[in-house]
Amino acid sequence: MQLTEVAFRYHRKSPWVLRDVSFTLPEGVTEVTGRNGAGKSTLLRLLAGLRTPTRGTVTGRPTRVGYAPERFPVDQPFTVLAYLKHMAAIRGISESSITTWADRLRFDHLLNVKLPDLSKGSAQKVGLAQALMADPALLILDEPFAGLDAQTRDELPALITDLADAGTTVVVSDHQRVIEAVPGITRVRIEEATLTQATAPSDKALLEVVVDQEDLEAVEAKLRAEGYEVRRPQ
Ligand SMILES: Nc1ncnc2c1ncn2[C@@H]1O[C@H](COP(=O)(O)OP(=O)(O)OP(=O)(O)O)[C@@H](O)[C@H]1O
Repeated sequence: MQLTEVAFRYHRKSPWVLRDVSFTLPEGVTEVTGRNGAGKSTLLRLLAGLRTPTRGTVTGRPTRVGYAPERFPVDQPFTVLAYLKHMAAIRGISESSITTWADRLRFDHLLNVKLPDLSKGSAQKVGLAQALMADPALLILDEPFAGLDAQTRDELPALITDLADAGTTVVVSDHQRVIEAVPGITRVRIEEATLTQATAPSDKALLEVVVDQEDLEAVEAKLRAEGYEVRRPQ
C-alpha cells in the first residue's frame, strides 16, 4: 500500500494535518508515534479509507480492512452480541468468529450486555473484535492498549505478532509504547505534518522500573545522565 504526496486537512481553511507524505506501508507491524494532536488518528483513517486525501493518492489498499478506532462508539442501543452479529452480517462473515474472538479477548461473559453499559476496557475489546473478525489483510488499531485490563494488554502484542506472521499488515498507534517492544517493527513518527521513518532500536530493550514517587525525579535524572532513554507512561 502506498501513500503518494498525500496532504490532508479537515476543512478548507484549517491547518494541514499532513503535508507531502509519501510512504510505502511495509509488511509486518508499523507503529505510528507523535505527540498529542500530531495526526496519528488522521493517518490511520486515511489508511483505512475512512478519509480521502485532500491532495495526493492512497493506492493498493487491500479489500479486507479491519479498523479499531481510538474510542469505540458505545452510544448504540445494542447488546455486544447483537452488534457483532450485525457487523458479521454487513461483512458477510461467519458468526462463529464472534465466539472465537470473544473467547480469545475474554469478553464472552459480556455478550448480552448493552454497549453503553460496558467499561472502557471492555468496549475497547469489542472494538478490537469487530476489527479482527473480518480476518483483515490490513489491520489498523488506534491506541488499542488504552483502558485494557493488564492481562489482555500483555497478550495483545503477541496476538498482533501472530497476525503479522500470518501475513496481515498491521498499523498501530500507541502512545503507551507497548508495541515498540515487539522485535522487527517499523516505526514512523508524525511531526509538523510530515512523516519520518525511525530506525528500529533493534539492539535495545524496554525495562520497566518501579520507584517511589519521591525518588522519581532523581532516578530519572540519574538514568538520563548515564545515557539511557527514559519515558514515563502517560
Ligand atoms: N474530525 C475532525 N475535524 C476537525 N479537526 C480534526 C478532526 N479530527 C482531528 N482533528 C484535528 O486534526 C489534528 C490531528 O488530530 P489527530 O486526532 O489525528 O491527532 P492524534 O495524533 O491522533 O492525537 P491524539 O494523540 O490526541 O489522539 C488535531 O489538530 C485535531 O484537532
